[in-house]
Amino acid sequence: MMRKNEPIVQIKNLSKKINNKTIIDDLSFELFPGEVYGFLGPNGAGKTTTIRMMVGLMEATKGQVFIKGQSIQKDFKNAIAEVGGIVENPEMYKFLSGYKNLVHYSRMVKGVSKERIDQVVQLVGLENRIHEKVKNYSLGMRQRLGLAQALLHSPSLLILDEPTNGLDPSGIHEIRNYLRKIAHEDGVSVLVSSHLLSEMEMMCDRIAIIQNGKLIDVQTVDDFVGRDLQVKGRFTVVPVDKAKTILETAYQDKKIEVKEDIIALDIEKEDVPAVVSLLVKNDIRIYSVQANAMTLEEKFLEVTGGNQIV
Ligand SMILES: Nc1ncnc2c1ncn2[C@@H]1O[C@H](COP(=O)(O)OP(=O)(O)OP(=O)(O)O)[C@@H](O)[C@H]1O
Repeated sequence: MMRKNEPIVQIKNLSKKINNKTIIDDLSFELFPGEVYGFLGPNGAGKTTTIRMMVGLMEATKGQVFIKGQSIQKDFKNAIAEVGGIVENPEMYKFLSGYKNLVHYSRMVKGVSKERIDQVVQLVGLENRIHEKVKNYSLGMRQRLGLAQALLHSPSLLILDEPTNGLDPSGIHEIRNYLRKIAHEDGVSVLVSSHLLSEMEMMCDRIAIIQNGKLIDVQTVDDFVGRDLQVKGRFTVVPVDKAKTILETAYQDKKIEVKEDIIALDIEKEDVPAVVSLLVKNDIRIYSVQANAMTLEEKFLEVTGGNQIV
């Protein structure tokens, strides 16, 4: 049995140079069983390149990738046996049913039973449609079939590059739920890449931010957002100029923004009542108060210096 705190994936000082240009710069990170790990970064940051090196589709210039302790470079066969992935679009036979596609694929993989096929079909919620031809599937259903295929050999690690690309909101919602279920109930580690912040926030347990080939931050989503602590306080006030002066004096280290009659500042949630009473004491009329947790997007902009978000 694998101990809970033993990593499934260990990336050690991974680098990639192409034509003397450093594309991936000394990346190190770990993935643990049962977590959904998000690889977040703007277009061109190096997410796909890293994933391609992780699954042996591209050679690393330096560094190592271990899957369950086995090196992708030195012990490829054993290491890759632990990986399921949809890195490039999965090949499906459109004129066969979803089920026949899985049966066909299972013949190429060692030790996949009929029961396992039924199990993965159920896991991705395709049991009612699995005997229909793939050509009649929606994009979301095809994605789920791809997921079923990737899960057939019971991998310890599932890698999905931009898994929700092209899906509508309900498709995104479904995939997100399946991935969380696979990770949290079956203990699979899931690595997903995306440039969509809001999506990562809902899907992942931990997020690594990559920019220009470098890992600039890794945090749990809760810590990242500081869900319970940091809020964006928005106060609709009259007169707004006077309120601004008062708050600027009281909160000199905070960024204070004004838009029409709304004044906004990033503060601790616990400070909101103090701001309200300070304004009231100074005869400022307050028409509304909002204190929303900072979104990952706001946080991400803060961390990356606010550029290059798609
Ligand atoms: N074979 C290659 N030759 C030269 N440059 C490459 C090659 N592959 C990738 N790059 C460059 O490496 C950088 C990282 O690309 P990569 O596709 O890994 O980024 P990404 O984070 O996956 O972006 P996206 O969200 O657009 O998929 C880019 O600047 C890209 O142009």
